Amino acid sequence: MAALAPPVAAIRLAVRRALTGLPGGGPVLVACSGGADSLALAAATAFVAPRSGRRAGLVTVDHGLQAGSAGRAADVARWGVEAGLDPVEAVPVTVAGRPGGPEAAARDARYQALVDAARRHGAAALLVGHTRDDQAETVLLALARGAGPRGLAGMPPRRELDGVPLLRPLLDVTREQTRKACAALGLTVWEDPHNADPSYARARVRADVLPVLVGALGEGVLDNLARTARLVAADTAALDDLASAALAGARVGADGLAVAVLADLPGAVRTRVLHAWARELGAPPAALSHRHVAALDALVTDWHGQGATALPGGLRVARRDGTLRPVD
Ligand SMILES: Nc1ncnc2c1ncn2[C@@H]1O[C@H](COP(=O)(O)OP(=O)(O)OP(=O)(O)O)[C@@H](O)[C@H]1O
Repeated sequence: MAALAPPVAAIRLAVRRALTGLPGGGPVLVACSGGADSLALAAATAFVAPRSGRRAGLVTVDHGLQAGSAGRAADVARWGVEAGLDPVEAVPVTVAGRPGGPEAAARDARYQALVDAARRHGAAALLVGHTRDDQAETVLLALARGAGPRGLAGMPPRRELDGVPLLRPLLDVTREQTRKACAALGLTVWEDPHNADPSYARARVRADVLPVLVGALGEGVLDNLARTARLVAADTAALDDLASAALAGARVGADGLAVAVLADLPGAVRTRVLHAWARELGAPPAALSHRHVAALDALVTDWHGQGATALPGGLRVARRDGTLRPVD
């Protein structure tokens, strides 16, 4: 018997770890573009899941944005069936007419289709193929736009997406390993032209920035960026827990917050409380910026009788009688 190629073994191990202890008896669904990362993930899941008593399926989304995209989706689905995955679906989506730029609109449509498929099949989890390299790119892009800790924490290995557990088993696996695994398994990889399109910031980071960083600072830089994300994620989770307890302690009535309680909190906790509260009031998260939170914070820490603060979603918050409240 031929020896198992080390990248294939490493990816199977990563998937086995991600599936260990996963609650729910439903199948796991791999979101597969046909690119090296998600193809290697799907191949490993097809091997590992049945051996741990679980069914594994595949969903590929056709964004309809490139000539031949339906054929690509059909090819990926056909491979999924041959690999023993079940259920297998190729889902067409409509990207036009969604808010945000083309990249954001495609992501939005894709995740909606993936979550719908996961619900339809009662899936225990949805698996996506982000690698250590994607994480390093995410952290660099976050640094470059001046993101706070939430952005620097990068992508979590596990989170809930509209009630569906979303897992990223390959965050410690490199892109080189996924490519080598696909080659070792004889899989034909689809090259997404967007990945090489310099009009996308991520593609420029991938093609131009990271190679320069690695050339100047050494290979370790990619692991180090990913480690920074893990460290910041742990601190952020702890601060989020403190903030959620502080939010409960600051409540006044159904929709108010006591200024005196807020004023006693450390700034890092208070701004999280205000952010969480603004979301609870109905401010759309994507539109809620640090400037909005700073304006809310000023009602507590820089109070000089200023008027109501406007938040996205047409909300207004005012300070009255020592309490922050939404007003008309
Ligand atoms: N068209 C698609 N259909 C299903 N899942 C997708 C699709 N595009 C992306 N995904 C999922 O989202 C993950 C991240 O996609 P993205 O395009 O950001 O990264 P990538 O590194 O190019 O991944 P890949 O090499 O798998 O295409 C993929 O690994 C895959 O799990």
